[in-house]
Amino acid sequence: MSYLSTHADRSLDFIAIGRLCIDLNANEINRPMEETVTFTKYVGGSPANITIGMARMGVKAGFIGKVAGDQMGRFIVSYLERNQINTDEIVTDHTGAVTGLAFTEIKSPTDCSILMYRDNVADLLLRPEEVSEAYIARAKVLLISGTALAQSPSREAVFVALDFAKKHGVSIVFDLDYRPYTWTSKEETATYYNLAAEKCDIIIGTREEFDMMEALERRTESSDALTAAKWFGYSAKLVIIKHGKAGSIAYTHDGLSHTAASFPAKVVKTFGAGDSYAAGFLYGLMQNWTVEKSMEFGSGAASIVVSSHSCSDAMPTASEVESYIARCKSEEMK
Ligand SMILES: Nc1ncnc2c1ncn2[C@@H]1O[C@H](COP(=O)(O)OP(=O)(O)O)[C@@H](O)[C@H]1O
Ligand SMILES: O=C(O)C[C@@H](O)[C@H](O)C(=O)COP(=O)(O)O
Repeated sequence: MSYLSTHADRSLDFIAIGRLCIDLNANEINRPMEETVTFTKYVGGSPANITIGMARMGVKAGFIGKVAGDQMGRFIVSYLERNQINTDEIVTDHTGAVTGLAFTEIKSPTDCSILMYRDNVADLLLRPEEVSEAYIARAKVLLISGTALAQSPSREAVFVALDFAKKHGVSIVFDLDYRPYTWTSKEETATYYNLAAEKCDIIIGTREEFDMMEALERRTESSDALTAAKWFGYSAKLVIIKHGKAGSIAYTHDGLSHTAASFPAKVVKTFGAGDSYAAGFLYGLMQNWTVEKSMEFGSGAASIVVSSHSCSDAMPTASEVESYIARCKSEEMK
C-alpha cells in the first residue's frame, strides 16, 4: 500500500507551503533566556525545517512561501538553495513586513521554550494569487502546516493550494504545528484546522494538537483511536499521533495501528523533534517502506536533532539516520 502518490512524471517529490523564519537558539544554555547573551541564527519554521530535512535525505523538494525583503529573507532563500531546495515560488515581500523570529530558551534538556516574534511577518502575507497551480501540479506531495492558517491572506493561500493539490492528484500531508501565540481563539483555530484536515491524506500531530482540534466537539471520551477514526471519515489514509519521548502511534484506514518507540538521545533541546520526525517518516513512505519502518526512521532522525543545538542545520542525511539506528540497535543487544 502506497500512502503517497507515486506519479513518476513529477519533477518534484515534495513541496511545502508556509512559514520561513529564523531560529535564534541561545548559546548560553541551561539557564533562563534573561541570562542569555548570545544566540546562533538558523533557518527555522516547521515547514521549512521539514523541507530541509527531506532535501538532506535526497528528496527533490520545493517551497511556496513569502520572505521579508531584507537580509533575513535573503539569508533564508540562499540557505534553501544551498540545500538543493527549489525556491522558484518563494515570493519577496516589499511592504516592510519582517521575518518571524523564534528565540529558543534552553533551561535544561527537558525544559525548553520558544519565544516567538510573529507581528507583521512576511510568511502570513502570502496571497492566494501567489500560489502557482502549475508548481503544485509538478509535485507528488504537498505539506501544509497549521500556523499558515492563522491569518489572511496566508489562510486563503493554503486552501487554494489544497484545491490545486486535490485537482492534480498530489498527496496532502498536514503537519498540525499548533503555535498558540499566532491565534486569537481556540474556536477559530479548531474551525480552520478541521476544515483543512478534511482534505488531507496524512495528518501528523501531537496529542495536544489533536485535543485542540476536538475542543469544539465536547467529546465525552478521547483516545488516539477515536481521533484517528474521525479522519478516516474524510480523506485521511494515515493519522500519526506523536507522544514525545514516549514515541508515536499511527493508525491506517484499514483499521490497523502501528507504534514506534523513541531512540536514546543525549538531549540538548526538545525542539526539532517533530519536524525531523516528519521528515524521516515521510522520506520512509516515499521509499515505499512500511509504516512501522518509516516511523522508526522518523524517530531516529528526531533523536539526532534533539541531541543537537539547531533544528534545520542538524537535519541528518538518510545514511546518518540509518547508521544511528543501527548503532542504537547494536548497543541494545549488548
Ligand atoms: N526526548 C526525546 N528523545 C528521543 N526522541 C524524542 C524525544 N522527544 C521526542 N522524540 C521523538 O520525536 C517524535 C516527535 O516528538 P514530539 O515531541 O512528540 O513532537 P513535537 O516536537 O512536534 O512536539 C517522538 O515521537 C519521538 O520519536
Ligand atoms: O516552527 C517554528 O517557527 C520554530 C522552529 O523553527 C523551531 O525549530 C521549532 O520549534 C521546531 O520545533 P518542533 O515543532 O518541536 O520540531
